[in-house]
Amino acid sequence: MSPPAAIAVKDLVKDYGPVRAVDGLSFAVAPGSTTALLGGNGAGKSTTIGMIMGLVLPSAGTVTVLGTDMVRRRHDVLHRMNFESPYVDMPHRLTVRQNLTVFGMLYGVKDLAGRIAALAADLDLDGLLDRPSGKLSAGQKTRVALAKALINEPEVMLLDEPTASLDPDTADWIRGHLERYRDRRGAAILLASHNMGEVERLCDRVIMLKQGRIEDDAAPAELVRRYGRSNLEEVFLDVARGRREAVS
Ligand SMILES: Nc1ncnc2c1ncn2[C@@H]1O[C@H](COP(=O)(O)OP(=O)(O)OP(=O)(O)O)[C@@H](O)[C@H]1O
Repeated sequence: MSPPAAIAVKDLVKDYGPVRAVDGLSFAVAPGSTTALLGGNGAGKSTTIGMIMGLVLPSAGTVTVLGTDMVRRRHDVLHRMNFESPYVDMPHRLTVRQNLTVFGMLYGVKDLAGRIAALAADLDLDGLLDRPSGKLSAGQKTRVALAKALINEPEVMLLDEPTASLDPDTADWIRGHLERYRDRRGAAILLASHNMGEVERLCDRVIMLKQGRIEDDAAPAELVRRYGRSNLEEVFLDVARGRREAVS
């Protein structure tokens, strides 16, 4: 029997009053794969990720993570997941080490000091561990946020713009790190991004969202071929502007 999908979303709908933010989404993400949710502002990416994390209640449809229903039984599986978003800040006065310790304790991480030391070595945080989290540069904060997202060695990672605010060299290094982590752990990664380079490099599949619906769903190279374009950015513009005359 094949293992259950890491993430499975079926007929998912979210209404905010009269606004239908997510309109009947169905997709599954396999363990060991990286999928991008791509779409313009307001396409429904954050709402979808919120429902997958069990933070936003669906109006209809189902979400399961590692075989567990996220509406009814999310506490059974939250410790096997994690997320990163540049929009979620850590307490500023706590040092990086203190923040990572708090999150590690929340997740019940064993040998937490050893885990923080390993992450610091991997993500080049040694010089930052005893500095207040609020005093870091945007790029340093992104690296710390990634350490937080990896603290419990999650099997499912939800990432919002994982390389936002990073210079190209550091962004490339973080992408490599995420790829190695995914392959070693067999983790499933779902990311929302506006950075097409990031998506092309990191993702084996792209789900293009528009007004809460799936416009297209394929590997980055396949989408580029399908739309007769030279890169994903041009495909994105085609989808956002409603040009759908795909090549085949
Ligand atoms: N809490 C809320 N209350 C009311 N409407 C909301 C709420 N959250 C999102 N929306 C609406 O739902 C739609 C989808 O928003 P969502 O934030 O999911 O899109 P997004 O693709 O993540 O956009 P962005 O790229 O701008 O972050 C938008 O029309 C938005 O205004």
